[in-house]
Amino acid sequence: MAEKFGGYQNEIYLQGLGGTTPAFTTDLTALEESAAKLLTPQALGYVAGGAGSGATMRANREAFDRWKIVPRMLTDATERDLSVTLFGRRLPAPVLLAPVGVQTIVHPEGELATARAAAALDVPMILSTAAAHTIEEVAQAGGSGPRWFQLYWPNDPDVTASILGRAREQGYTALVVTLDTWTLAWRPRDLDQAYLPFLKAEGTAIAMSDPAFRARLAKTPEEDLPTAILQWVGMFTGTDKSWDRLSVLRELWDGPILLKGIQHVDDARRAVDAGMDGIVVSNHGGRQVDGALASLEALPRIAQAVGGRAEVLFDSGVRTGADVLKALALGAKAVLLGRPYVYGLAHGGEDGVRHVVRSLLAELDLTLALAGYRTPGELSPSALQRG
Ligand SMILES: Cc1cc2nc3c(=O)[nH]c(=O)nc-3n(C[C@H](O)[C@H](O)[C@H](O)COP(=O)(O)O)c2cc1C
Ligand SMILES: CCCCC(=O)C(=O)O
Repeated sequence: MAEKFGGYQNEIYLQGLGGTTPAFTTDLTALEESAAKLLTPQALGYVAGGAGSGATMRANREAFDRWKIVPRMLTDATERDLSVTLFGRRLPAPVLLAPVGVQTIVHPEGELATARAAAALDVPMILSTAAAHTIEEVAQAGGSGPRWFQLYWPNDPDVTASILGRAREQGYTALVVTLDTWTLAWRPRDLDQAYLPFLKAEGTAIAMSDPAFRARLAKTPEEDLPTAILQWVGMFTGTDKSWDRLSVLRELWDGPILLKGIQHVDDARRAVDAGMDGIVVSNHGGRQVDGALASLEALPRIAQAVGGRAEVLFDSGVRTGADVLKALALGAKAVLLGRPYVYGLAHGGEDGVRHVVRSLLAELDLTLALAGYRTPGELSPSALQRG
């Protein structure tokens, strides 16, 4: 049965926002501003910041503003069904939670709260390799909810095999391999505060709990954490990876594999040629290449080039239901929500994440209806106009 996401609107009008959800805004574009009052300057700078001048981060939003929805009338969109099927599993809506590392910097329960919120809504959470909780802890918190795993690809095959084995064992179904962060960009907000959460224990929980990684250390993390952290960072940064080596991942992972960080149409084609099951069109929320193309501008060509041969997912700049509609119309099968749910987590832990995701899905549902569509599958570029 199709979930009635728009019902959250009535719930709020009848019960107010103070009921089961923490009382904060339903305007997801205003979340950063209110989260700024809750977070430490370091955590805020890390989450909200981008690479260099912030040009790509701004471009991501400007691109959404350039595309306009052209609503259709009298189409009978009273009954909507937002569900999509990805890799054989029906999702209630075309939205997943993007991999975001070190979530304990915004809320003590971090990824555990996010996992519970995601599971309650049946929305897949993509767990980051740089999480503050282990693969096993997050799986337990998420119960039977859908979960995917994001890999920062270690250059040690045994460690890679061990981490992926743990993820499979714990019921993570799809693997998202992030390619755009093999070294960290110049990030002035973090540099100015000399703050990088990965250089502390937070953000290395998965590595430090990994037997194959621990076997590589001269001293255990309990004896010498700083050295262990540096060894881990050195393991997943660097360029010994190549298109050819994707076959190694294929051998280690028997489920779907998606490459995240694809922006060039030729790379999208290469991903398909390499036998990948999907791609995430993403510029990492403008956190890596300053001056890069808006992710939304990369989407239509890529969707056209690979559509049908691999699943095309999208992220970077999604803030509203209308944004989701636009990305779907331009060829994405589903989108990843990033910073907004992290701000939800900051506001109210599990309830905060739930409120943000429910708000997004309600807004998507109502916007889809008012634009004249019943399902994501009915959308095409003709739903939009540039203006
Ligand atoms: C604080 C923060 C941490 C992130 N950590 C990861 C990560 O560990 N792995 C990853 O693939 N992407 C990571 N990302 C990128 C997101 O998955 C996603 O691509 C990005 O947030 C999309 O941009 P948006 O949040 O502006 O919509 C991170 C993003 C933020 C904001
Ligand atoms: C090595 C960086 C991991 C976290 C991340 O992806 C980000 O801060 O954007």
